Amino acid sequence: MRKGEYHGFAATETERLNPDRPQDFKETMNYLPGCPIKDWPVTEVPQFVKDYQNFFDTCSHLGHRVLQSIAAGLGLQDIKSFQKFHQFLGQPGNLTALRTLHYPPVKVNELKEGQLRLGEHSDYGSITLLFQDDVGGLEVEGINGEWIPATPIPGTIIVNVGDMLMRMTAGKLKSNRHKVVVPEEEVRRKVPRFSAAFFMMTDQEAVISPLDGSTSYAPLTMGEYINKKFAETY
Ligand SMILES: O=C(O)CCC(=O)C(=O)O
Ligand SMILES: [Fe+2]
Repeated sequence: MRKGEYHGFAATETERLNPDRPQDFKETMNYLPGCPIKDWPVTEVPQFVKDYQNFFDTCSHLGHRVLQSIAAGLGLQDIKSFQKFHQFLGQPGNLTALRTLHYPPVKVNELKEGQLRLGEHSDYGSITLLFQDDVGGLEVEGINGEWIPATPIPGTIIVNVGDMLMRMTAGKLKSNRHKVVVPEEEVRRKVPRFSAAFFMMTDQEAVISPLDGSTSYAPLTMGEYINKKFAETY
């Protein structure tokens, strides 16, 4: 990932999702439709772009269905209420991204003081679809600040509420913090962990405020918010 860009490869210890901790012990590949082919390992993996794009499309379709279910669950008149904020999904004007993550094995004493596989953070967009393997380590913050393991369940997808959905719902749905810790036991630290996250973002220029007309959250665009976040975390 080059500065100011949102796609491509980011090496271990590049991003710091919690700015108060050392850089995350993870590496990532961020895919946005239409980003330059030269940035992908297409010689080594010829089907790379096709497979990422197919998976991106499947996730977009599912993401819209999940947002409709959330709208129905909230009792909104129009179950497509959230759709209009994602008009440019998969096109310029919207930074929805498919990110694959690799958490390398961790050797004894390799980590810095306070370093995690992934620091505490909430996701920035509307929702995230998260696919994890069976290694574990993901923990989610509960309402009393306690950390609850999100133990992997085969065949399931985790849906995170992002900051923009929290704003749209006037805080009814919370974008709670999560992190990925390194297992305590030596045998499990030696195992790499893999996950994939589909970050569904609202359109860069769409102004997001609570749909109920309340003023609990000031109007904000995804573009303004993401620039602030990237400045803090890279
Ligand atoms: O790897 C995971 O399970 C979590 C990833 C995550 O929270 C993120 O990339 O925002
Ligand atoms: Fe996250």
